[in-house]
Amino acid sequence: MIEAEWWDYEDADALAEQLAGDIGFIIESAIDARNECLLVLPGGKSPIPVFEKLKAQKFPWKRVTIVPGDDRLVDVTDPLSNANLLAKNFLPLGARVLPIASANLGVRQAGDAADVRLSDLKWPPDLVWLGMGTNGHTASIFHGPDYDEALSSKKKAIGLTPDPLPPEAPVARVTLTRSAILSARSIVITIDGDEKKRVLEEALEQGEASEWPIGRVLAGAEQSIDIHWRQK
Ligand SMILES: O=C1O[C@H](COP(=O)(O)O)[C@@H](O)[C@H](O)[C@H]1O
Repeated sequence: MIEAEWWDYEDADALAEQLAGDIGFIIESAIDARNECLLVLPGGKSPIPVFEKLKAQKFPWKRVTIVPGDDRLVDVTDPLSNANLLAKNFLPLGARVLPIASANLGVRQAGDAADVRLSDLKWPPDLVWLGMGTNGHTASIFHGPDYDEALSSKKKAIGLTPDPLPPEAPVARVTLTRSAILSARSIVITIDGDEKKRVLEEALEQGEASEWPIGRVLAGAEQSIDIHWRQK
């Protein structure tokens, strides 16, 4: 059984208010302790209300580096690009937003390039914030030919082709590996709706034996995990 603390909300606004405050605390503590902060943030649609609240807070954003925890192998100008979403939100504040996807490379090379970029950063991240799909994927750790490597590799990132390809973004990916995720100083997960709640509860219960990728990823986590869930 993976230990985690659940925080439940009735709507997206309440979740966003609380989580933006928590992330603000992480940013301030990191800057106080190390004069810089490294955040690994998710893409997709659900983080957007939290980004809005976070952007409204005053920090020395120039000391904050933000990388996507996964990205789709598309051009950074493509609406599917997680780096695009992060850049639109946080570059205007002065934060450093570092893309990890290389659309012009094959999957393996793109993974190697992402790993090199992440290895240039001062590791570990102060926060890895994860989303989750209804199929239990987190970051871009999906079932498919690269699943075992994502779970066992000591690299920070790899390239991965989901099988089946997810209909909302049917493209190959780069993703942080399980070991990179578990190296974070803190881990936060955001999900919405009853279906994702059921999947995540089951995955946490099953851990290493889970069919759900997020169960395999979080098995062995030693840091506290906060799960923020809201109704849909
Ligand atoms: O493909 C992805 O989906 C997950 C979940 O997105 P959500 O909008 O359903 O929360 C996301 O965490 C990941 O970064 C993204 O690439």
